[in-house]
Amino acid sequence: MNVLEPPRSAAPASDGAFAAWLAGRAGRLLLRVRAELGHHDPAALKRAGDRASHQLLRAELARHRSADAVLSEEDHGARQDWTTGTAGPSPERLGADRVWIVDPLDGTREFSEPDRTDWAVHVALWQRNAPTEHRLVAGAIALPAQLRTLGTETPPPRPPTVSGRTIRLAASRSRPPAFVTEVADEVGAELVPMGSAGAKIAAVITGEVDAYVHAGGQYEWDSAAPVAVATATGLHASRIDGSALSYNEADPRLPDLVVCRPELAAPLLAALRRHLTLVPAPATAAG
Ligand SMILES: Nc1ncnc2c1ncn2[C@@H]1O[C@H](COP(=O)(O)O)[C@@H](OP(=O)(O)O)[C@H]1O
Ligand SMILES: [Mg+2]
Repeated sequence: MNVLEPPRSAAPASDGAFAAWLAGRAGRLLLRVRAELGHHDPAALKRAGDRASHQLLRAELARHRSADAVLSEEDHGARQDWTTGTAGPSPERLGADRVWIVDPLDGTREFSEPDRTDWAVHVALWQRNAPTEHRLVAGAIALPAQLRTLGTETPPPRPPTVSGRTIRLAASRSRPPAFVTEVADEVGAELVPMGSAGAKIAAVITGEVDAYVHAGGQYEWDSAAPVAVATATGLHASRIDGSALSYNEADPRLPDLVVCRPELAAPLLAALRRHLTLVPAPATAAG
């Protein structure tokens, strides 16, 4: 053994490698929780998985990145909208320069169902001075039941351009957007129902599907890490109206997004615009 090598469990120094290391560790813990508890009580399994992964992520972030703030789905009050100023003191993350945005278990429903592999652990780093609009500078998606982790440290190559075959469009298997069938028809795509935002975006990154569309509700932790990896791979990621995804906002809701191969962005966004429910503009005062 090379004595200069760090022990296998040592946390990596670079943020990208650390994100992958951390997501992988939480993923292995989730596999153990699933194996130990089994699937006879899905609600208990979901609770145990969420809690175990959250505690591991929080503890390791406190140990190895103690100066940084954290936003985790499982934090008390994480869903709180702080824009109104009526909710008490605003969270530390809003003034921080570096914020880890984590989803300890994305695709909780699928985690609790036997034999499903579409669930994930998300670890992303948001940095105030980052040059991109989303400001995500590192991230990893662990897919423990698929035995793989995708990360920004070594982003996978972009899969070959779609040609001569039907486009595959992933959408939530349990909460697909109302308009997704029409949009798929319009761009000539076949719908692929799947759980977990991370698993769906990972499938776009690896080329198993060509696009993922979601609308109707989600939070920053559902997409931060997958979007970090997708954009590091050269894929398109935006809101469904084409505007930029923005993270570490006072209101953590980020209800819709599209992630796709770059050549599909224009036709998909055009079809999405046609199907967006238009909110009537407020009436202007007469005179
Ligand atoms: N309408 C909605 N409102 C809030 N969260 C939603 C949502 N639709 C999907 N999500 C969240 O997005 C993630 C992926 O969903 P889906 O599997 O349906 O594609 C899930 O995260 P969690 O499993 O972390 O809760 C799910 O809770
Ligand atoms: Mg989630």
